Amino acid sequence: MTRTIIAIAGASASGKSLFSQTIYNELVNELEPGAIAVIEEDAYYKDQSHLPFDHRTQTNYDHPEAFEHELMCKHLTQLRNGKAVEVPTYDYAQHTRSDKTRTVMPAQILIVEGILLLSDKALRKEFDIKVFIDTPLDICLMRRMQRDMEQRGRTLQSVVEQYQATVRPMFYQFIEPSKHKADLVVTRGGMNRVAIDIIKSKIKYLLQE
Ligand SMILES: Nc1ncnc2c1ncn2[C@@H]1O[C@H](COP(=O)(O)OP(=O)(O)O)[C@@H](O)[C@H]1O
Ligand SMILES: O=c1ccn([C@@H]2O[C@H](COP(=O)(O)O)[C@@H](O)[C@H]2O)c(=O)[nH]1
Repeated sequence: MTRTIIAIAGASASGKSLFSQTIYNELVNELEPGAIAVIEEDAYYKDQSHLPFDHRTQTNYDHPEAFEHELMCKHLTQLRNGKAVEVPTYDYAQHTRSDKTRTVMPAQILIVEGILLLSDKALRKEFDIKVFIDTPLDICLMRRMQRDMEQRGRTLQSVVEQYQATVRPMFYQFIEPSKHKADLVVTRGGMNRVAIDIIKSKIKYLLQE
């Protein structure tokens, strides 16, 4: 059986999750059970439970070193080879992994979304289709402020300080240059109906092959 792994990369709050989830939600009931699955790169942030909370707030979460990409690569290889994996789960409010894992079965179509997927050479090799969500950074910042305060237990001050210290500089160092590794660059992210339909059509075509 041929399996296809699709990477959806882009800045934080660019719309990667919305784009991925829209494709997943619109296809999941049309396809055979278990044909499609989604994995988030954020699940592979390193475990920091050994560090005091104050230290965890100082981590640069936008640098490749913050992730356990080796484990992610290993899981993607296992899924491609038809094996189920236990994906970690991440608690943004506590800045560390939670105790639980999530079992992901080897789907024929696997969508992977995250900020640094295309900047890592080893990870890039795992992807058959590479998409970059290209949203202006000021729009990402506005969305991130709202989302992080509502859903990730953050204050306005902490979002702004982190944005200046790491999020913005790491975007220009790692994420923006990785755009050129993409097969498709998508504007308007999760609201780009044409781009969503193109990926959906490609998925349906691959499943018919
Ligand atoms: N095109 C869009 N227009 C308006 N809001 C959007 C759009 N794309 C995403 N959002 C909203 O912005 C926030 C961040 O989007 P999300 O998909 O979680 O970003 P990412 O996964 O890239 O961090 C969410 O609240 C989401 O609903
Ligand atoms: O403990 C953490 C872990 C991550 N972050 C921030 O999350 C984004 C990546 O997630 P998106 O869903 O793509 O926005 C990254 O920019 C990190 O800065 C965090 O703040 N705290």
